[in-house]
Amino acid sequence: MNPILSCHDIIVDFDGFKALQGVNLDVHHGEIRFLIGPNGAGKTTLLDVICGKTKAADGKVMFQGVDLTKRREHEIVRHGIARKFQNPSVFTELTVFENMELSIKQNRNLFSVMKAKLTADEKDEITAMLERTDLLDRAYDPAGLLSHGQKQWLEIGMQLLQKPEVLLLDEPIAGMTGAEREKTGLFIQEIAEKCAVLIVEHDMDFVRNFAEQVTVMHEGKILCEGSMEEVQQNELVAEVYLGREAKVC
Ligand SMILES: Nc1ncnc2c1ncn2[C@@H]1O[C@H](COP(=O)(O)OP(=O)(O)OP(=O)(O)O)[C@@H](O)[C@H]1O
Repeated sequence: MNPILSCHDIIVDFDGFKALQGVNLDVHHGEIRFLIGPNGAGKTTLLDVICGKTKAADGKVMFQGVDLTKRREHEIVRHGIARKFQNPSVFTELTVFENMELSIKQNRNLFSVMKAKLTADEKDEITAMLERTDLLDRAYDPAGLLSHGQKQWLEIGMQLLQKPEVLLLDEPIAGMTGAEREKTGLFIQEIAEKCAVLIVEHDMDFVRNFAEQVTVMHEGKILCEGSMEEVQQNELVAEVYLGREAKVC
């Protein structure tokens, strides 16, 4: 099966410091792919390049025949790549429903955003998303009153309303309770039925429970790829994690 997203020889240069040094990564439709590695390995920088936040000095990110490195952030979103950053950035004064409404209206042009009301189909879509994110009973509460985990689910729901083909998540379970982590993992599995999910994560229990494929990064390069069991047995991986805060075992 051809990959839906392919990074080819990505180099990122921050004033002479090469944060990415020729990264190659393929992500397939319906895949849950975890990116792990010690602090500073380049994981977030790779997500930043894919979504257009950071420009690569060299290399290509190919998605459905389009080189995303030539596109701006908002164009990349329109092509079908959604990015959820680490901290929730919902509009806390607006209700949960209104947050979702804003997200669904981003699919329209500016004139219709200002003029039009939600269509019946759009209302149904929001209601379905409120159910998927388990926020139906909070629909008319200000988003600021939600728990941290619920804010994260709201924001993921808002991204999904854009109907992405690839969802990028940066440490989605940071700050969540154990129950919220489990629920998030199950939600990600459900999302992956229709959309590839690429996740930067440090929590090895979570990776072990929900990873299909794991890519290990170190010092701006891909160190190895495989199932969690395979990467755990890799000596190089054990070496780069040795003596560091996060252990892959
Ligand atoms: N805008 C920037 N300017 C200069 N250096 C940067 C910039 N952004 C990131 N870096 C550096 O690039 C390297 C990779 O950073 P990145 O955040 O991608 O790592 P990471 O693997 O996501 O780490 P962590 O797990 O700690 O979040 C780090 O050494 C970081 O200090």
